[in-house]
Amino acid sequence: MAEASRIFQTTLMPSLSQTLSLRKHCSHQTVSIRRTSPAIIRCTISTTSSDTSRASTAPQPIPWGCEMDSVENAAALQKWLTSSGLPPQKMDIQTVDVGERGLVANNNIRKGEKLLFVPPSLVISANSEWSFPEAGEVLKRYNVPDWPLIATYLISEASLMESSRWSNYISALPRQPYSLLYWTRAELDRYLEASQIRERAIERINNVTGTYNDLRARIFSKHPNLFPEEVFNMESFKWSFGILFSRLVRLPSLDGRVALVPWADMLNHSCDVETFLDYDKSTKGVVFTTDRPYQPGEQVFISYGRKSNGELLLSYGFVPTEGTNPRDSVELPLSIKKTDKCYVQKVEALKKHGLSASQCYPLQVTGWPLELIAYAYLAVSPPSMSGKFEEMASAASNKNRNNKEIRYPELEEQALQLVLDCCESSISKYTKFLQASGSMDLDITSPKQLNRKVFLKQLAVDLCNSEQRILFRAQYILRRKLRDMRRGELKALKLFDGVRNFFK
Ligand SMILES: C[S@@+](CC[C@H](N)C(=O)[O-])C[C@H]1O[C@@H](n2cnc3c(N)ncnc32)[C@H](O)[C@@H]1O
Repeated sequence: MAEASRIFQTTLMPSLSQTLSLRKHCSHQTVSIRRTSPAIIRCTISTTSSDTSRASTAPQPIPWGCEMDSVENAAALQKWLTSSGLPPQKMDIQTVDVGERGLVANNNIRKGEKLLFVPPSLVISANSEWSFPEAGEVLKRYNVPDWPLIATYLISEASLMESSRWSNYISALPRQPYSLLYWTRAELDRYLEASQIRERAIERINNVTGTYNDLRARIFSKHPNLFPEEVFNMESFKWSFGILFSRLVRLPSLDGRVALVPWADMLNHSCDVETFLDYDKSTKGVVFTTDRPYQPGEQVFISYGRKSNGELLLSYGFVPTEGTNPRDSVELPLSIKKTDKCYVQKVEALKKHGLSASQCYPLQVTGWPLELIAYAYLAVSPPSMSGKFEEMASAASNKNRNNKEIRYPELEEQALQLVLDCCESSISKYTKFLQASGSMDLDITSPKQLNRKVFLKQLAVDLCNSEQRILFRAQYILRRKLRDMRRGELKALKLFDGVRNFFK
């Protein structure tokens, strides 16, 4: 699935030719959409804006889509896709153990076999035709990038209910995608306090809010007939961005353009699998190639990318079972102390390379990046080494693709000790959360809320356990290295003393 941070211009080519006239305004809670024919479709839209600061506020549901586990809507989707040109499939949508709904083999599938073949006409991209062409034209005139363009497109089509060509697809989408976008600020603070993923979630929520506010100020408010606030509001944008974060696909063969690919987006992720969706120029469809055989009845998986557990929680709302994700990592924060005599010089050197006084680096069970140690060298280096600050800051930046390992034996011990201290400080935050989570008051006022809170807390506990496990591993390695280093120094010292005594 697509990296959220990238914004692509897409030229996939689905086309549809529905001629719907201007969207009409409607009463306070009801949106009326008038076509050229006299039929009027009404749908109730929540106008409640989200209040992320209130812990007990359950997010408002959207009036389209379905419950995450609805196989009825998914079966209707499969039927519609088949009648719309999806070739016969070796998989069916079913209720599954991993991911609630997923694609299950209905035939023997060989390793190395191409599957899916979703044609471009069944793909939603930035070039898809709008049921309200005027709305699409306005957004393109303003050069709205692909992500917000597709998000707006999805809301526009969803609000048309059965009149949209995509109605069967949208009805099978989750009404409330699982992702950290749906956690309130209080839930993030409470459950993810120890993890750096909390910052990423807040940043993402702010980006979505900022994008919506920008679209509203620059475009929607100037074209209220095309973009009525009853439909295009913060709540509907949270939904559409939640759908994009959890389902949008980046297609490397089409220069990394992004698209929603109905049917393909029913595939769940497995950390074991190394196969990705892409556009196949020879068959002119979205496919993936299996990296293992499947027997009838087995769930078929793809990879959503080489992501850590935190990143999977952030975009997709799940945490893989502990120890099963070889790409798992934890962000370790390092910083230059304000009391450092060379604070200003060090921060200036870092700024030159796009870094700041506080930086996070990913730790994996298999080790840590060279950049982290370079940052640690800079953080511990004394004023006498100011001539080396620039070199250290450059090596600490992962923007510098040709990074070579830099070594300062005289700083090695202090640098490793700093990394160890940071690990231990993080470990204690996780320990505090995990110990408290057992007795955490869930602040429940209804059974529905109980399910939600228990669910979120469990996700947070799973994430914290997996991140803490990596930190424990790093702690073990660092302690051993430091011990060996100090033993070596001691030996050298003893040897030196021995030689000195000999000459006495
Ligand atoms: C692209 S959709 C896959 C289809 C989805 N299961 C559905 O029914 O619509 C991505 C969503 O599926 C679920 N999912 C995918 N892989 C999963 C996994 N390994 N474990 C748990 N949930 C998973 C998550 O809810 C995620 O947000």
